[in-house]
Amino acid sequence: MGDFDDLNTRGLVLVGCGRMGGAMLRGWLARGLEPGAVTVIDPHLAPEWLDKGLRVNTGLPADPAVLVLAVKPQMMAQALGGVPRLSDTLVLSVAAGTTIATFEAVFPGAPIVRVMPNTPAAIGQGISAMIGNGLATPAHLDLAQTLMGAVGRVVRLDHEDQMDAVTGLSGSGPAYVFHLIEAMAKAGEAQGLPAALSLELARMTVAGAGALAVDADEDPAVLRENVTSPGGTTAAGLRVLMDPDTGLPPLMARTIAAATERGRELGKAAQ
Ligand SMILES: NC(=O)C1=CN([C@@H]2O[C@H](COP(=O)(O)OP(=O)(O)OC[C@H]3O[C@@H](n4cnc5c(N)ncnc54)[C@H](OP(=O)(O)O)[C@@H]3O)[C@@H](O)[C@H]2O)C=CC1
Ligand SMILES: O=C(O)[C@@H]1CCC=N1
Repeated sequence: MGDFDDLNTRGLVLVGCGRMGGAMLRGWLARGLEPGAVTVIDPHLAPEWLDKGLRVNTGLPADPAVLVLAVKPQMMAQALGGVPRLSDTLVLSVAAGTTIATFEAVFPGAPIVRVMPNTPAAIGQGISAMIGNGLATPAHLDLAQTLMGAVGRVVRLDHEDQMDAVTGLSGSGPAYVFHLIEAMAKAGEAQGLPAALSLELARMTVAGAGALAVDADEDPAVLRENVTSPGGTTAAGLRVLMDPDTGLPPLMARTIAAATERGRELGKAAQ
């Protein structure tokens, strides 16, 4: 029996197949979800999805195992208006901000799991945080774990109010890292390196350091110290980057605070 057997039998409905929904679907299909078991509802589905054997913008199965909601929070109310009443279906939302209570008002009596994934899910390298409502049984949480575990790691939250900070950190985080690559590449160019070489050095440095940070037993702080020779080049660079007033720590604190606050605002707007 495979992990996706129940999903392949009862079906999975994905509402919204854009950047995040598409990233998860790519991962699920690569790991054994059958295209014919997937119903995608998205009025402007990208052409790349049309020849994959998915059921597209058609009626929902009677009793799908899971309804995945991956539309923008601002579009959620409109998208939910088109979803018929479901009897025994897990509702799994990845929307930033939108609270479990908002979904409970739309799907009374339904098991609901709120998840915050990130786009590296597309290559099985995501990290998802999740929390369920009172009606989500261990079996429902296991189903959510199976889905999100197929595209990366999964952590479970103790309190829903942690979700906005998770969103500001790991949900939005890939964008910060991509911007770090852009900034490092530009800085290399400013020191005289050709653009393509500088980008390749920046990209692989971030990829390699990220992989080492996951693989190694040591803390990131120890890995940083391992690069830093006394009186050497790294120490000179880190004096700028770690400045408590103008360096990365206060900048990152403001960045994640702004993203977290935006999640809270989106949640209030959806109520
Ligand atoms: N992108 C990310 O890195 C992450 C996103 N999320 C969450 O995932 C959700 C989707 O974000 P993202 O993928 O970036 O957004 P996208 O706009 O890329 O994808 C949303 C998709 O839903 C479609 N859509 C719009 N209205 C409806 C509707 N009524 N019914 C069905 N589909 C509809 C959109 O079509 P159209 O473009 O034509 O409007 C689009 O294809 C958001 O709630 C976001 O908070 C969570 C974690 C990370
Ligand atoms: O930018 C956003 O609102 C979404 C949520 C996390 C990542 N992208």
